[in-house]
Amino acid sequence: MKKRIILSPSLLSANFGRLEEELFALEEAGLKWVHWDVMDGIFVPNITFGPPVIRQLRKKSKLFFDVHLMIDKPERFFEVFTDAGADLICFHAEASLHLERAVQKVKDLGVKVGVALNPATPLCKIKYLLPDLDMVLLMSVNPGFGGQKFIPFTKEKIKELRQLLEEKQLSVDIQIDGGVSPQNIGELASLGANIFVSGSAFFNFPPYGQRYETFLKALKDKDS
Ligand SMILES: O=C(CO)[C@H](O)[C@H](O)COP(=O)(O)O
Repeated sequence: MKKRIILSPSLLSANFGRLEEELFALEEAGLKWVHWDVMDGIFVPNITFGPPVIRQLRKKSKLFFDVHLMIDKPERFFEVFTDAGADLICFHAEASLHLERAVQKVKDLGVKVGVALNPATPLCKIKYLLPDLDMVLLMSVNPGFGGQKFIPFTKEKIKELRQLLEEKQLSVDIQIDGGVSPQNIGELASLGANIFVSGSAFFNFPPYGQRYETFLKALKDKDS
């Protein structure tokens, strides 16, 4: 099954003082998605932004808002993030006690739903939920900070998850997040990932149009 390929730049590495301009620059560069890393200082040892920031910027941008909730008991906030303008809500399996109920809650709000797994969390945690999901986010670093090194064993998880999805004939996106760059994106795509989050390896190399081309070229080169 041929999967769509998407690059979703992580705003964690953008300039927080110029988010409106950053979103505009991404659109100008041809990007379609943007990744919002929402952190609460409890589930992860860092704090970023919340619904009011997303709500304001929703008015300024047509990008697909890919919202990654790194927060404890995320179900408390699904409604407010949807209302603020999230197109997709992805939350952590480790942070939610009643995972199936939480997935249904997002679906009932009418947006796409994803479940994220930390590097050490096994795939069996979400195996039975796969038919209900739009996306699985595999963390390839421990969440909380940008610019960390890719954890190699997570490649095995991509491969196993793609195999499982093929066996079950399910069209679920696999997003990989953490340490993704033009150096490894081709290999990650070959293993079965199709949505790529990149923070430092994207935002630290302006102009964004050229950087996007570099990522796309790396993906193309793996096919030749
Ligand atoms: O979820 C995240 C951190 O928790 C970030 O999206 C991720 O780390 C991206 O940053 P980089 O590409 O610099 O590794």
